[in-house]
Amino acid sequence: MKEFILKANKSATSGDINIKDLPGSAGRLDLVCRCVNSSFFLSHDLRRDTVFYSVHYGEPNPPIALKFIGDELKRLSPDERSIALFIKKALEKDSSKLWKESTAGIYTAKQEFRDLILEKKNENYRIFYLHLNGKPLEECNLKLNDDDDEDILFVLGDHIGIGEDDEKFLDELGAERISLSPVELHADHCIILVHNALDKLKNNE
Ligand SMILES: C[S@@+](CC[C@H](N)C(=O)[O-])C[C@H]1O[C@@H](n2cnc3c(N)ncnc32)[C@H](O)[C@@H]1O
Repeated sequence: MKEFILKANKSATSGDINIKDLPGSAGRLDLVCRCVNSSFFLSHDLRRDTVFYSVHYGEPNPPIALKFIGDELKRLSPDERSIALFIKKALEKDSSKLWKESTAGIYTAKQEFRDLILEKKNENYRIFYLHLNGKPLEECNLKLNDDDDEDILFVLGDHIGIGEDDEKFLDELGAERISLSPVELHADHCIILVHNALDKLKNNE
């Protein structure tokens, strides 16, 4: 399984969202929507082998985690507005520690960024932190055989990043830092580059 987790420092944590103001009052929800697009959308298809999480720390009820499961998504289209409407619906649900499905393949829970990462570590996922200064993904000896893919989690930040404390947490957990470019990129573009690198590695197996 290929999974991404985004720390969305300012993104809204209730369904009381103005869809016409995703970057402002919704706390950069435009960025979350673009990451959903990059995680899943191919030309006329979806990446069914991908899971995307965003953990929101904006007002009024942080944290709220969203989970999108590629294999279960239905009726989602690639434009930001459509994705934002699905997110709004998910955020309207009462949240508890347990994942609750809002619409097909989209779940919410009251979960912390670090706890989700710890859960993946305990499930033996290999954890990568996307960072300007890291080693290239191509040098990480990934196992990408069709019948036995390695479980991988990619952690990334929004426009603010993940912050020093969470970086330290990832270092202590043994997360590997990988760089995708010598220049700083948008989070959604990083997801596209990761998919592209993995697609190429897989085709060269
Ligand atoms: C717009 S950048 C964040 C910039 C923010 N000022 C910071 O200091 O982290 C969004 C996220 O994309 C990822 N990222 C950006 N450029 C990258 C690169 N060249 N290689 C790998 N990941 C990158 C990082 O995870 C980063 O947190």
